[in-house]
Amino acid sequence: MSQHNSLTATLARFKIIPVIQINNVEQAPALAHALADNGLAVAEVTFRSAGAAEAIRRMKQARPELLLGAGTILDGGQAEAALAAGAEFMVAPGLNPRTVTACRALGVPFIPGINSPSQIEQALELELSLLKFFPAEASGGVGMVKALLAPYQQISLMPTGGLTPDNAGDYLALPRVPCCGGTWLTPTQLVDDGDMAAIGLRIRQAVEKFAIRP
Ligand SMILES: O=C(O)C(=O)C[C@H](O)[C@H](O)COP(=O)(O)O
Repeated sequence: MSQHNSLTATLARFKIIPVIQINNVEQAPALAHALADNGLAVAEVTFRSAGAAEAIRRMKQARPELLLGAGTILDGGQAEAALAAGAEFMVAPGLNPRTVTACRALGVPFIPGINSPSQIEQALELELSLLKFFPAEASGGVGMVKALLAPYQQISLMPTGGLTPDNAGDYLALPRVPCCGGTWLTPTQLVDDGDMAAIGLRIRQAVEKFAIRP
């Protein structure tokens, strides 16, 4: 689990992982600058859009210091494309053992989504220790995270889904919640509009509120 341990420590420094859907790859460099210039040099770029791999490539080219993950990774082919583009970790909404195997073969850390004790035990069986708790708010929120962490001392959870500036702090206050994810810093509409001023403001507010000093 050592690959997971070092990724967990790295993500813990950022606390908030912006989840971004990039529909127009032309926006990618400006988005990279908005993240890095405003103090949050990390993102999960979701494979919900066709240009996701190209967007990762362009973001990394614009700001090599960015730590980029790829989200909504549903199979090994997507993981391979994301890795080739420069993604350093993979995230999925659920736990697909075939994707776990594919990512392991590629040597890239994978954070699968879970929202139940049985899924956590499947993840433990596959020697995964950093898991995405998704969809966080709809699955029971902070109370559910506490309940799930209690019997499973080996795991850390990254809550994602329904998080806001108002509830993210409640999750981050829990032990073994190194970070959380969400689209609120980079909503798709603002990304599509290329409104980097609004995105930059949201990022600065989060950096300030959650005292992010990576
Ligand atoms: O695409 C994936 O891999 C996902 O698992 C879904 C996203 O992480 C959530 O859709 C973010 O949720 P919101 O912050 O509530 O918008």
